[in-house]
Amino acid sequence: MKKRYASTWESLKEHQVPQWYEDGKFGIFIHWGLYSVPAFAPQTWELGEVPPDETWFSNNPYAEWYYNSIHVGYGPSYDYHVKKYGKDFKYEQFADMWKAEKWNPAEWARLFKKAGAEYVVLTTKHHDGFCLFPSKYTDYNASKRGPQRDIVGDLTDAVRGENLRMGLYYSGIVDWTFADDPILNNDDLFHTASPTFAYADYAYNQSMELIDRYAPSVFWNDIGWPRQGEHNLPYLLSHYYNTVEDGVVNDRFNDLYYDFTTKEYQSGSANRREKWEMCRGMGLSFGYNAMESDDKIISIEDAISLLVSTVANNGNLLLNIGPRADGTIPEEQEKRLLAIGEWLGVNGEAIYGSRCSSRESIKYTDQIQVHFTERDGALYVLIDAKGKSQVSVTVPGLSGNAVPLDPKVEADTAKIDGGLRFTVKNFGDSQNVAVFRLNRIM
Ligand SMILES: C[C@@H]1N[C@H](CNC(=O)Cc2c[nH]c3ccccc23)[C@@H](O)[C@H](O)[C@@H]1O
Repeated sequence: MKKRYASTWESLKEHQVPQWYEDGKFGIFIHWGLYSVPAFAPQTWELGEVPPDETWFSNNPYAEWYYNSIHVGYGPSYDYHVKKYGKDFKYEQFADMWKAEKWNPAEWARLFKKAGAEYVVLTTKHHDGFCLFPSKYTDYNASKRGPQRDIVGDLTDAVRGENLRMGLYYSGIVDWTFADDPILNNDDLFHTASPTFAYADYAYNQSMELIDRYAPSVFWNDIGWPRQGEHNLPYLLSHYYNTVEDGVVNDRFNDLYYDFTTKEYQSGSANRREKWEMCRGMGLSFGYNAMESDDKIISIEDAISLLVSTVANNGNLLLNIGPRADGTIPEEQEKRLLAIGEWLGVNGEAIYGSRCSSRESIKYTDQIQVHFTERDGALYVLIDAKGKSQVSVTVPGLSGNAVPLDPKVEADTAKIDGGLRFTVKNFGDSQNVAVFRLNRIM
């Protein structure tokens, strides 16, 4: 019997994180929109590395922030815009330049499958207010302008065609078509953005149409929910769960409710007793930044290390791609997705469907860490030795027969000092993370 949720916080709090989200571990975030046309941002910092003040917002590395970055009237993006498009060129003009002429959603979905992702989250409306779906509430959308198609619907169909789950991102509290005072600090971002009741209703109505049209498995709201619309949330979220029984929502609804908490680069905190999700771009941006070449984005080893350390601590990794305006995915981004998929092809049994172990991760040095996951009565030992070709570590309190999952990993184990000593001589195809299965949990 399907549970019915009432539009009360008490009823919503009965919702459990569904097994697919606990098991899925790895998702692909996609930031695609008008900002993908200029595709420019300075490469400055990771979010959380510097305070979210004027320095951050006038040198914003997020290419999807291009509208605000040129709107502040100074800084690298403003200079770039004036030089390339001219001072009088309006951001809205990108709406007729974005053609997505080479876009093949089925190709994207095949790549995400090969990457070993279990879910996908696509921007439906970012802070610039441009909608990638045929919204009834604005003509500033991709079925009326630019691509002239239902981007959200076409990708949803392709992703589901590969048996992956489709999630939708919505910029709840910030929409620069309603309020576009230049944002130069977090107060502007969280509190004064889009202050009207009219906008709160707009956000509520668009969220309802997204739920009713696409039944997304993830409703990923960003930054916050319009304060004037907080009273709408119990109804919106109960409607969501009554429409999508195994749906999940994140923690960006003004700290009122969540299924999972979020980290973004260095921002946010994670507590391994709760389900959480780490999101980041491959470089410093979510939207495509044409300046971010192969050497400027996360290495394959670091991406795999991030996935392993996130999963071992009860998190999912939502790794972002920023496609080009024409619908192609930059080769350097595709390369990383395929490498993660290969690693998961060999070591996935320690990841998918696993749960974090009572054993906490052990940090031997900055380069050498050991993580643990458990699944079906087996304990997995994931030895991450960044940049090393060989490594020896003793894990205390372990005993039993440890078998590497990758047949090409050359390693042996010995019982010493009440622990198990792992000596890895060759990491095989597993980049810098060798995974062992112990059939008895000690
Ligand atoms: C996925 C990225 N999210 C950014 C907004 N992020 C934040 O406001 C920072 C943040 C980190 N953890 C949070 C928890 C609650 C609310 C905001 C955040 C957006 O500004 C970026 O453009 C991109 O879409």
